[in-house]
Amino acid sequence: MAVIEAQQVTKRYPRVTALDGLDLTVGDGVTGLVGANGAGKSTLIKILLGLLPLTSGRARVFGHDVATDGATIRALVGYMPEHECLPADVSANDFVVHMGEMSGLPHPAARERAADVLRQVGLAEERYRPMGGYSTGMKQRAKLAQALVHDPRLVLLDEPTNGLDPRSRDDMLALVRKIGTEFGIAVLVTSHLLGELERVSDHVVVLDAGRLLRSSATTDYLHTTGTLLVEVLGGRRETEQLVQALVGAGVVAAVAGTMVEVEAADSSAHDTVRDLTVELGLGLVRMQERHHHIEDVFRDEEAGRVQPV
Ligand SMILES: Nc1ncnc2c1ncn2[C@@H]1O[C@H](COP(=O)(O)OP(=O)(O)OP(=O)(O)O)[C@@H](O)[C@H]1O
Repeated sequence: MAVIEAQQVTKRYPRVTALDGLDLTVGDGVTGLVGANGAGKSTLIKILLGLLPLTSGRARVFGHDVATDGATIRALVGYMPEHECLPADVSANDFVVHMGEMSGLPHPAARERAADVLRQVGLAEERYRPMGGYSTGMKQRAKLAQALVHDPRLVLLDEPTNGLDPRSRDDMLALVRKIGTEFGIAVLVTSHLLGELERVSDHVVVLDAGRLLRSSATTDYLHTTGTLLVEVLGGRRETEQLVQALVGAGVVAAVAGTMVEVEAADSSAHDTVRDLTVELGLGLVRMQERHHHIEDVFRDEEAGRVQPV
């Protein structure tokens, strides 16, 4: 059974259509939901939690209909909201225990789970301090802990890296990955930064103005391009020398900055590059396949060069 299934989901606010006929299937593992500000990510999350009514269409989470089974869904799903929502004068411990009890755990079990999840997110030592004094990174961790306290099967994480410095961002992304792999909880994580989701997601969904632009395994975005990038010792003269020799051997090649870009339909291009660098007495520094990054795909699609799925 799919974790999330959405069919023709449309959500209209009085002035704007936030989601427009969205079809989507999300499975286990970590799924990244990417889109610019206003693309409809938070709206989709609130619909999936049964907190916001759909205008039309249908969505199910673990087979439960969001329109009628919101409470059942929320018992199975953890939610980390985007915006600051923590009471300043309450400790992370008291807050997470309270959230556990709100989800139906008896007090002793809620206390035990709170201690576990706060340790898992790296807030073991600071958990008795009021959250008003926390850094942004600590607040994000406290929000994450409350999403995990009731042992959900799926967590919806809305922009968990928002406002974090590079180091805290890396730590948060590592935690997100760990939740999806070691803890075995399905994760839907949003971001407007494509690069960071590429690092932690098994699958990436791209939303653009409420429409599905693309939904693919992360590895599909990172497919090789049939282009080799070659670097040789020296400078411009050596690079041009290699390009000339390659073109002379019938290979399509061009200078690209400090590298040589070589069209490589099959593995024979590798051999030609290797043989020619030896022949010319050039030092081969590296030869690698060029990969697409999600940014490239997104740019291509924006430019209309790739048809949206
Ligand atoms: N309660 C609301 N009433 C009216 N319009 C809304 C409401 N909530 C969101 N919108 C609008 O719907 C569109 C999608 O918003 P949404 O918050 O879902 O996008 P998002 O991708 O999560 O972006 P962000 O990262 O900025 O939150 C935006 O144009 C937004 O202004």
